[in-house]
Amino acid sequence: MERIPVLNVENLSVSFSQYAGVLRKKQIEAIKDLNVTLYPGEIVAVAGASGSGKSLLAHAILGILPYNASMGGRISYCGNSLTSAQAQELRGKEIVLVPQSVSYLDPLMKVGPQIRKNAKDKPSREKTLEIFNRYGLAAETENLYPFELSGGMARRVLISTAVLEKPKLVIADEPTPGLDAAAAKRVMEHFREIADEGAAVLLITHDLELAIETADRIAIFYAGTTLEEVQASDFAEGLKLHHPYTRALWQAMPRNGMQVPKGI
Ligand SMILES: Nc1ncnc2c1ncn2[C@@H]1O[C@H](COP(=O)(O)OP(=O)(O)OP(=O)(O)O)[C@@H](O)[C@H]1O
Ligand code: NI
Repeated sequence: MERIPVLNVENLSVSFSQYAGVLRKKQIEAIKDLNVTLYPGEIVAVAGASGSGKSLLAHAILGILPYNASMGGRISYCGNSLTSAQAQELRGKEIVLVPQSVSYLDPLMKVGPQIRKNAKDKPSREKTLEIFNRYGLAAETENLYPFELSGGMARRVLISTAVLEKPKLVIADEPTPGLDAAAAKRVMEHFREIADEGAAVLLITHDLELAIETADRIAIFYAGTTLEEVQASDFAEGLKLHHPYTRALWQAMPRNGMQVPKGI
């Protein structure tokens, strides 16, 4: 039997029209010919420099690109093509986003109702407490407004919001800044559990160590496209890295002496 990917992104391109001068518009291609596939049970990390198009990929999948963006290529979800309307319909249910910025929390809504999407039933409340417990948040966090949270707490609330229900596809855009190593590890373990239950996780991160420890495969982004994709274990050992940029990333990791080659 052929395995059907949870997510298949083929030849994705995203470009922006911007004014160059007063009357002339020009197109800037932020993502071009990008491919990535996620099978059930897999965690795929996307690593790459700032501005390489990682968040745009997440937003393209979720159908929430900025108004001045146009998109080409194909995105399919569980074997069917995914339109932005469908993505928005599934968002928060089957497809969840852990956004990069904590500013995605609703500032006017207390944490508890926000996590439960206003559900008031007992099982939802119990689930909230369970997830708080898992992420080391006190039960009283329920009654706080986002402005009353520390950065690390807000980050944990964002993650809790995304994974409270059983999603099929988790897109986590830099989920760990502000978390200490133990908390980050707990989040990664949770992602692994979610994947073990059959979901797919797209983990966007700057942190290559974290990607190696957590992911099955690592896709390296550069200037809006995938330079190469390697098994996490091959990356850890510096094996099968073809592209000079990928090799440079590997060498720059603390475990490999942090040598940054000239010209990178
Ligand atoms: N609304 C927009 N209009 C024009 N260009 C944009 C817009 N949004 C993003 N871009 C450009 O697209 C490119 C990719 O941005 P993106 O946010 O995906 O990067 P990223 O890899 O997530 O970076 P970071 O690691 O800093 O989060 C950047 O060069 C950015 O300037
Ligand atoms: Ni980003």
